[in-house]
Amino acid sequence: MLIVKDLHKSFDGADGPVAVLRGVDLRLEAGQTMALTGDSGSGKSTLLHLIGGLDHADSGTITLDGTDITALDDAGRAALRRDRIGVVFQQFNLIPSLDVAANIAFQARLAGKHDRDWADRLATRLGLTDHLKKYPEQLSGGQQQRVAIGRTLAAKPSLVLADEPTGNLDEDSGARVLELMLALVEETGASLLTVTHSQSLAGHMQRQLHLRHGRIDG
Ligand SMILES: Nc1ncnc2c1ncn2[C@@H]1O[C@H](COP(=O)(O)OP(=O)(O)OP(=O)(O)O)[C@@H](O)[C@H]1O
Repeated sequence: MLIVKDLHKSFDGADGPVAVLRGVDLRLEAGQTMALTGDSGSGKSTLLHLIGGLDHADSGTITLDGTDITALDDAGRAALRRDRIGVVFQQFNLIPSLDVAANIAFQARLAGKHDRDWADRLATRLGLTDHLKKYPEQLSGGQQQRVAIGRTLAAKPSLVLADEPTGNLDEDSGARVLELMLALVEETGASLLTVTHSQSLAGHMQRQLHLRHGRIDG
């Protein structure tokens, strides 16, 4: 379970600090899916980065399955990202020098959790079995994002964070990627928090939260 309490984050602006998050509270149960929407610049990606341990909060707490992420040092946050959190970005962020099979196995290998059967099953479910020896540049955008989802889920994270996961894809391809991601997240029992501008994507999540003026607004 993910619990965020009274989270604050400011950035230095030209005229002094700019408060982006001003007391964010949220709770995501194990296995739940949630969309985070909000205007451009409202702080959605900032919140996702803090939850993913990619940046420090100014104050407040973020607890994932009992571990307070805000209390961890850099090494602790890196270990948490490796072992328990999976991130899917808009730009698929695959490793260009590795083929599809190695990209899928990458994070699981780092986490010491590589499971050949699970990786094979994921590749089948994601329609990638004919592409395992290809390199990212030889794939379409939708295929690349399916590899990125495979890489994330191969490591069996308890929390998947997605930042506009279908933002670079056309409607059909985006819908297929979303459907597969939701099915596989459900199968693994992970929680999913997705940042999106798309109402249609948000509508597929069990819960929807809106970020406004630095706080959660419904
Ligand atoms: N590293 C940084 N340094 C300074 N300001 C930052 C930094 N990261 C984000 N900001 C500022 O914080 C605010 C929120 O940015 P963020 O990217 O979280 O918004 P967002 O809701 O994800 O926007 P979008 O929907 O356009 O992606 C913006 O005003 C942005 O300029």
